[in-house]
Amino acid sequence: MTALRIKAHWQRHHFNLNIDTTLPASGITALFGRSGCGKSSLLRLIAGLEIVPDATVMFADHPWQHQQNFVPLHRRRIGLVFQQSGLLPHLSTEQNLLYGFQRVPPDLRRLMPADVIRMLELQPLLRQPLASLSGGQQQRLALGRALLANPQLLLLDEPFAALDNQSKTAILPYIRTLVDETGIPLFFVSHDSREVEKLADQLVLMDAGQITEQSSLTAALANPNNPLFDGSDIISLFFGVPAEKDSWGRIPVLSNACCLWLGDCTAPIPTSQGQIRLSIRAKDVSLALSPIADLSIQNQLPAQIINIIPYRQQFLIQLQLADGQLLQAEITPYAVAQLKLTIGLQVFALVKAIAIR
Ligand SMILES: Nc1ncnc2c1ncn2[C@@H]1O[C@H](COP(=O)(O)OP(=O)(O)OP(=O)(O)O)[C@@H](O)[C@H]1O
Repeated sequence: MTALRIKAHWQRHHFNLNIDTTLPASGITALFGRSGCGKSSLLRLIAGLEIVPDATVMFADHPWQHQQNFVPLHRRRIGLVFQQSGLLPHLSTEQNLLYGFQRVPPDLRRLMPADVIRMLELQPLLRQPLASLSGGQQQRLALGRALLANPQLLLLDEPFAALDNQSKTAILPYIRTLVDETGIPLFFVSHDSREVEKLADQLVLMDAGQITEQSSLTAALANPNNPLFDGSDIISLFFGVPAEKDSWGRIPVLSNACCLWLGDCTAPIPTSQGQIRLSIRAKDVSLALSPIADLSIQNQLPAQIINIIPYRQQFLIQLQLADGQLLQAEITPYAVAQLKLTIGLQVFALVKAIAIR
């Protein structure tokens, strides 16, 4: 697997960046942490926008920075999108989009302008002067420009911060598809845990200039104290392949022995192999000791309790579904005592179809 090796000890005024790590460069990796913890500095170091003395940055077997060797940004083949679009005001909208593409030798072009224009719905923008585009529209254009420059790595620094919810919802699935189809690894900085949950495969947590944790997103979500959950609900992700709607409009999402019924499936984020990821709040999962007839809740999934964690005033019950995936239920102490819940017990997890996002 391609890896990104980074070693840097850098003091800048009152800020210390201390990184010595190897990150898997595949799929989508989120850099997450408090404001000022160094996410952008790390991204800029990877890009070569910050010249940090004595740092090492290796992408696959390319030494981008090592000892006296320093490869400048334009030779690293990195697609960059920052909070500010960085578009060139003296060029037209279309010229901006094609800026990097025209410099890529034809045999190295992996994405064509028509693909990117369709993916990001840029066609209506191309007829407008650059100055008339909104901040969100400029970001979409900047993303298209980065993709067309044939990058081997995409680095996005809070790329969706300027987008309204509707535009964000429209773009996220395309980013997922694009990464899966092209295999270009993507790192993005985000403050938005929802965005991370929807998009990331791996999570890198930063605090005070250091990486405090790096793991798969699934592993990170199994820790209720993960900073991703600060101020928001505990969730689990369920990965499965959607099948045909039934005559009631319900959509089954299948994963080996498990089937989860959705009441609605408005904007699923596709993942590789036609999978979608579903988000289920722990608060929306109830437990029963046996299947219940005459119940409006349509999902009754057999599961085994693998962990019981005190969480705030409640308990977080971690369950293993028949296909091995983790599902979490937030339950009152009263219910835990009433049902005599213990690790190893077989239960049924009840999930309302309309509570699944
Ligand atoms: N040009 C600069 N000169 C001096 N210090 C800087 C400069 N840019 C950033 N810093 C400091 O470096 C630290 C890390 O900044 P950085 O932008 O990497 O954090 P961040 O986690 O990306 O923050 P945010 O989420 O708010 O964008 C901060 O304490 C910041 O004040």
